Amino acid sequence: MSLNGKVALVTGGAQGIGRAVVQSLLQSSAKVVMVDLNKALGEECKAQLDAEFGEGNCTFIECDVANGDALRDAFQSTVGQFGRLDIVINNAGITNEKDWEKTIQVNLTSVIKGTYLALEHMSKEYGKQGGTIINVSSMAAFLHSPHQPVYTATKHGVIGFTRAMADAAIQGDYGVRINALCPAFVDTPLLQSVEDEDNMGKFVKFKDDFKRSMTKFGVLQPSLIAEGMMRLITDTSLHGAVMKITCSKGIHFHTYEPMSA
Ligand SMILES: NC(=O)C1=CN([C@@H]2O[C@H](COP(=O)(O)OP(=O)(O)OC[C@H]3O[C@@H](n4cnc5c(N)ncnc54)[C@H](O)[C@@H]3O)[C@@H](O)[C@H]2O)C=CC1
Ligand SMILES: CC/C=C\C[C@H](O)/C=C/C=C\C=C\C=C\C(=O)[C@@H](O)C/C=C\CCC(=O)O
Repeated sequence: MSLNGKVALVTGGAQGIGRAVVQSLLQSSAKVVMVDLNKALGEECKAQLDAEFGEGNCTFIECDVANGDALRDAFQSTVGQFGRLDIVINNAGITNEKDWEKTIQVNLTSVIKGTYLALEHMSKEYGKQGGTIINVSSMAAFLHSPHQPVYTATKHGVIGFTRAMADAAIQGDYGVRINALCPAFVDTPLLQSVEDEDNMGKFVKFKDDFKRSMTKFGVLQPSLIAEGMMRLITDTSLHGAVMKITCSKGIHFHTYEPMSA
């Protein structure tokens, strides 16, 4: 499906999963803004993508998503440059059990802020044309590990927030679809940080248990996650969905039991 004329903003777009979905979006003829903390990575990524897709199709904005004003400016710059915003992927995330407040700030608070900023630029409640938002959670929300308790909490929070906002979008007639995506282990630099005491603090001693899970459940490639994201973007029937991507079941969806009285 062509996304010609559509504009996407991807946080954490310079590496890993975000880089993979940026590539897929450009392959589908969307314009893409990569928002990332890492200036060197972002500029290198933009140069590569300009060479592959031609200049003028992607932009890199250096921004710490934990800085609300900077994130707001990134959204404004996106609309200023491309004239509209249709797709927002709140993907940036870290795992740091030492600086766990930072983990909450990046993985949850910034996803909430990014969702609200996206609605300011896409929702009919603001007189805009509609759009779609993907918030990135993790299978850690279904299979917790003692290795990363706060990371696990943030990913649970992303799902709860996303499902609640999807209901708000329906009741408020926002015209915006909002979905969550929960990858299992994915072969990116983030996954390598499982070894780092600087990241994992006292919980690093549980890393072998985590690595056994990786061996048991397998490790995915970022390209499959990008495929899942493209499905959430293009399948207009999906709203309030919790997509799970695992080695055993591939791309599938979590089903919630209806609440009984
Ligand atoms: N790699 C994995 O096994 C899994 C990752 N995820 C989630 O997928 C998302 C992407 O993760 P990966 O691609 O694996 O990570 P990664 O570390 O490979 O890439 C993350 C990107 O986000 C950027 N970033 C980090 N903090 C930022 C900040 N404060 N502001 C702006 N940019 C920032 C980094 O510079 C990097 O380019 C995260 O939310 C992560 O929790 C979910 C399940 C599995
Ligand atoms: C330092 C590592 C950082 C992030 C890695 C990632 O975010 C953490 C993932 C944690 C758990 C992954 C679990 C994977 C599970 C599977 O692959 C499933 O096949 C296991 C089977 C059932 C899960 C329960 C369910 O599907 O509801």
